[in-house]
Amino acid sequence: MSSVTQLFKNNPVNRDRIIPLDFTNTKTLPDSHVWSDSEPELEPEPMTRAIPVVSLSSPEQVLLQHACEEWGVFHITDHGVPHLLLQNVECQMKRLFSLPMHRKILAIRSPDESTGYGVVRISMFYDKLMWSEGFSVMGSSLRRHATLLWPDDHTEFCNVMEEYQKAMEDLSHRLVSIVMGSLGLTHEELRWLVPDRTGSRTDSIQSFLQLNSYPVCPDPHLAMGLAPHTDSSLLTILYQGNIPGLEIQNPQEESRWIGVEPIEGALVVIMGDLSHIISNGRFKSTMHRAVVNKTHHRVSAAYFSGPPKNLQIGPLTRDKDHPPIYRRLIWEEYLAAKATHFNKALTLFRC
Ligand SMILES: O=C(O)CCC(=O)C(=O)O
Ligand SMILES: [Fe+2]
Repeated sequence: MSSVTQLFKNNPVNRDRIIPLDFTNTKTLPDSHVWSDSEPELEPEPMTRAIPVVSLSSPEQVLLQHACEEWGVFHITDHGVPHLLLQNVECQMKRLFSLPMHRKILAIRSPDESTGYGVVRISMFYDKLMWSEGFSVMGSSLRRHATLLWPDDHTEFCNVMEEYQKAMEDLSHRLVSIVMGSLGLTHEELRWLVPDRTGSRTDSIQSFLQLNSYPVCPDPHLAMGLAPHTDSSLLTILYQGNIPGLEIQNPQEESRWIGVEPIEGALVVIMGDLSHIISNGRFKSTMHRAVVNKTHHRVSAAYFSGPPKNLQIGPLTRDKDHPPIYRRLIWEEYLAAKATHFNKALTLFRC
């Protein structure tokens, strides 16, 4: 019996918590996917334009600090990731998610796995289902799952995704150095947080690539692409093409949302819970979500940058006036808490 067949045998009632809806064959929103009956409270466009844009060719320290402390989200330009690579990633994501369901299901992620095709992981924390599907990649899982999807034709997909992961790894190291350097982390502490690829502990690094797909939706105001959450990572680098959908909670008023409109050629950086802990609460780990639309299939690629999983971390504060507000913890311990307590995990580690 195949592992997927076994899975359905063991979880007959949870099928829709494992396999996304076949969106291409769904012309009206099923009740399982209806979230609300009101228009989202969106801030007008000027707020969108206020989200900082940081050029990595000469990052301005003051702007960067403002971006991390007041927003927790910012655009980066001059990041050095080739435009062609971004286009190829988008093209391969569309190729993957356009496969018929009976093919995508061959790479299904079972509940005890972290890689492969399926519903977004945070689905289990919500009663309603999301209007999205995902493909999670970590290490050697890429080739294993791609071979299941395209037995004779997976080389291009794998090459593009491997090149992208490498580009994201280099870029995230640069970003972590710049951002954490602004907190006064020493060279040694930085190397510990983001060891280079040649280091001996790279196999245990918890970085992760998540490909998201938000199909065209018959009733976008009633649906949810990706429910509100914070990322557990040190930081997340998001490629969202040119279709809007990402929204962040207004830092001044939590019930309102601000659209992060795509900027041609830019990537989005989202500060994660781990940066919030290390910075002793100075850097924001901003709540964000993705909404869907009626006309365009939107795809996004989120690269979650994390340290080695057995790393002990805690607030870096050398300032007596600001004692630690979080206790020290093992990174893996935090991931486990997040997997159980989701958006309440941070509060469990408060001093
Ligand atoms: O697709 C997006 O815009 C957001 C993705 C995201 O927040 C995530 O994958 O954690
Ligand atoms: Fe996220």
